Amino acid sequence: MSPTTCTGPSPVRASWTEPEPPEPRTAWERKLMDDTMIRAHHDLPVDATSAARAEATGLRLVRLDNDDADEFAAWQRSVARGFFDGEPTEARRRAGMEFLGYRRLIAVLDPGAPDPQEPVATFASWAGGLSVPGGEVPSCAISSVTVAPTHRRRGLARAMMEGELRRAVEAGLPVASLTVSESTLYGRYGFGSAASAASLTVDTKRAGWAGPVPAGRVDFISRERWRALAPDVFDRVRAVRPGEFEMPGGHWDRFAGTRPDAEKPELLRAVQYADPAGTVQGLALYRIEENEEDFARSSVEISSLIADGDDAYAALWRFFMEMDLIGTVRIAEQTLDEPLLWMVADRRAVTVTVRDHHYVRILDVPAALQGRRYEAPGRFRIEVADPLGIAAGTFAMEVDAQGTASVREGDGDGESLPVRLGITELSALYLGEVSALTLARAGRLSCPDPVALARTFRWSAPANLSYWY
Ligand SMILES: CC(=O)SCCNC(=O)CCNC(=O)[C@H](O)C(C)(C)COP(=O)(O)OP(=O)(O)OC[C@H]1O[C@@H](n2cnc3c(N)ncnc32)[C@H](O)[C@@H]1OP(=O)(O)O
Repeated sequence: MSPTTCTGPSPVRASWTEPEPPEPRTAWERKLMDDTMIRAHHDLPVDATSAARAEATGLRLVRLDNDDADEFAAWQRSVARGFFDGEPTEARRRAGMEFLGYRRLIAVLDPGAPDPQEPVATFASWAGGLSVPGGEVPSCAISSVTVAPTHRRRGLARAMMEGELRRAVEAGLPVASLTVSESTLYGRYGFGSAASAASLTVDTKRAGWAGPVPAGRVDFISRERWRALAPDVFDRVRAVRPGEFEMPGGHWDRFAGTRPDAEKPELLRAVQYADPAGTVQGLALYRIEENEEDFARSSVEISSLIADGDDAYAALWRFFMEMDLIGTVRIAEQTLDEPLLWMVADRRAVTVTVRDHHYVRILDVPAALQGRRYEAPGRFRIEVADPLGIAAGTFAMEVDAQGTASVREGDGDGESLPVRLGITELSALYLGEVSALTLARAGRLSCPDPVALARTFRWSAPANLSYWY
C-alpha cells in the first residue's frame, strides 16, 4: 500500500442484523468493503511480547471477536466505565455492534476476578486516512484506551500500546494517531501534539458582523438530509486540511442523532449553505441553550460547522452571529487561525481557548515524511531518537523545489543540514502546525539553522481535527 493512498474495507461485519444494517453511506464505509490491507491489520493476532507480559502477572491479553455479542457487550461496558459513562443501554449495545465492526478490539481479562469475562483494560484501533500537508497517509487510529481503577499503574496501558504499535508497524501503517483525555499520557510512546484545537466563545451582542455577505442562501434542513450531505462536504474540506481524519463508521450518525441510541436528537437543528447555483457548500449542526433569566441572551452550541470555501464559512457564521435572542455562540475543535476573528467588528467579543487535541506518532520515517508535501526545498540529515526503538535512525531527506521529499536511511552528503530530535518532536512537526524554530527555541530539537528547517516543514493551511475519535 502506498503511503499516500488509503482505501479500506470493513474488516468485520457485525452479526446483529435487526433491522438490516444500512447500506454503507460514507466514503469510509464504502472503502471499508474491499481493502485487504485494513482487514489484515484488523485480524492480526495480539502482540506476543505484550501478551507474555500480561501472562506473567496472571492476566490475559486477547483480541475480541467483533461478532460475539457477549464479548462486545462486556468490552463496551468496560469502556463506558473507563470514561465515566453510564452502563450501555441495549440500544447502545446494538448500535455499537452495528457501527464499530471495523475496530480491532483488544482487552485484558483477569481470570481471578469475580466476573472474568469483563475486561479490566480495553483498547481499539483501525486503519484510516490522516490528512497531511498536500496529501493523505494511512494511520493507525487508536481509541477507547481504558484500565480499570482496580488494575491501574501495573503497566497494562503500556503493554497494550506498545503491542498495538508493533502490530501497526507490521501492518505497514506509517503513522499512528489519537485524541487524548490527558496531555501527559502519550508523549512517552512517541506521540506528539500535532494539531491543536481552539474553542471559541462569541459575545454576539458585542461582536458585530464585519465579514462578507455571500450571495448564496442558508436554509434549515432535516437531520437526515444533513447526515446524507455531510460526508461529501467533509471529504472536500478534509482533502486540504492537514490533521483531519477519515470519518470513522458511526460518527456521522452520532453527530446527526440518526442512530437508534441517540440522546435527545430532537434538540439538534441543521442548516445548509448553498451557493447561487444551488450547490451545497456548507453545513452546520447546533442546539440552543435557553437562558431562563434573560431570553434575549440564550446560547448556541455549534456541534459541527463544515464549510467548503470562504462563502460557506462566512454565510454560516453570519447566520449564527445575527440570530435573535442569542447572546453567546460557542464552538470547539477549530483551527488556531480562524478567519472569524477578522469578521467581527470587536475582536474582544471572541474568547479563544487553545488545547492540544490530535496527537500523531510516526512509525516509519521515510514513508511518513515522503507522504506529505513541503513549502521550501532543503537537504537534511535527520537523527531520530525513539524510546520504543520503532523509528530510530539517521535519515537523509531531500526536498525539491516542488515540495516533494525523498527520504532514505543514511547520512546524506556534507551539504545536508544536521537535525537531531526525538520521534515525539518529529511527529509534532509532521502536520506543519508548530514551527521547527519554536521547538528549537524550546530545546526540543537541535539544528544549526532552525529557520531553514522551519521554512521547509511549515504549511500554510492550519492543521485541525474537527471532532474526537
Ligand atoms: C486514546 C485514548 O483512548 S485517550 C483515553 C485514556 N483513558 C482515560 O483517560 C480513561 C481513564 N484512565 C485510565 O483508564 C488509565 O488511568 C490509563 C489508561 C490512562 C493508564 O492506564 P495504566 O494501566 O494505569 O497505565 P500504565 O500502568 O501502563 O502506565 C504507563 C505509563 O503512563 C503513566 N501514566 C499512567 N496514567 C497516567 C496519568 N493519568 N497521568 C500521567 N501519567 C500516567 C505511568 O506512570 C506509566 O509511566 P512509565 O511507564 O513511563 O513509567
